[in-house]
Amino acid sequence: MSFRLGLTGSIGMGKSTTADLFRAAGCDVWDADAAVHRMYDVSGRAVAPIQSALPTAVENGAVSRDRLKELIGQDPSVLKTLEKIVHPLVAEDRAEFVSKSEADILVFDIPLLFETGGNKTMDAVVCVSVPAEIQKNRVLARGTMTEAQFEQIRAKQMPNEEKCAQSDFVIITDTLDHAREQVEAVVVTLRKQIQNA
Ligand SMILES: CC(C)(COP(=O)(O)OP(=O)(O)OC[C@H]1O[C@@H](n2cnc3c(N)ncnc32)[C@H](O)[C@@H]1O)[C@@H](O)C(=O)NCCC(=O)NCCS
Ligand SMILES: Nc1ncnc2c1ncn2[C@@H]1O[C@H](COP(=O)(O)OP(=O)(O)OP(=O)(O)O)[C@@H](O)[C@H]1O
Repeated sequence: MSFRLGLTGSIGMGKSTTADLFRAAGCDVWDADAAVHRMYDVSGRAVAPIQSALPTAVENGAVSRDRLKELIGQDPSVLKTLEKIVHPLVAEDRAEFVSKSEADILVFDIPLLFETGGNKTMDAVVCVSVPAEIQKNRVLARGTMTEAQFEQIRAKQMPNEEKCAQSDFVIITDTLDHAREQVEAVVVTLRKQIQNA
């Protein structure tokens, strides 16, 4: 059975970028946000249930993220409604990935790993981190969220320090080269552990 490595961190801390580095090191990667993108797209699994619960969120056969963000801004409980629909579908997608993967290390990029208790299903957890100011600047530089939307999401997440304290490894995502070095060191450590098991 493959080693299951959880990869988490708060919004904009560098999960996707770090996941690419694990991929380059020969790990298979599953990305929870990417799974959500697939299921919001035309013919995706979440379109029909979201259409029933939040009819105005579906436009041209796909779930509109802009519309969702507006609805969440007007009523924060909309995020709970969404999570009830989306999270079971995300779990199905993940099970399909596990059944098809063959690498020695499977990396699960999951923003809400600790918040949903998913850390208990992992053999080890990596948390990515940078100072809060850099995190905020990076997210706002993407131009996909207002500062208020960013703060609303961040407030819902477990604080960064707690996530890091509960993780087996912390990767500082200040530069790409530094992150790559840390990823390679984690992979070497895990491969030694796997061989000695
Ligand atoms: C709120 C939405 C519309 C924002 O879309 P947008 O394209 O702007 O951002 P994106 O999806 O890339 O998310 C950015 C980050 O926000 C954070 N985030 C997203 N959803 C949540 C949530 N329910 N609770 C806390 N943080 C969240 C994560 O850190 C994520 O990486 C979208 O994230 C969404 O539909 N969320 C509900 C589904 C969900 O819970 N996804 C989380 C992974 S399973
Ligand atoms: N090691 C790094 N060095 C420099 N910049 C980085 C590094 N890691 C990430 N970044 C930058 O930070 C921003 C956020 O990174 P990324 O999209 O990987 O974060 P994320 O945690 O997956 O975000 P989200 O939670 O919103 O999905 C991007 O602009 C990315 O280029």
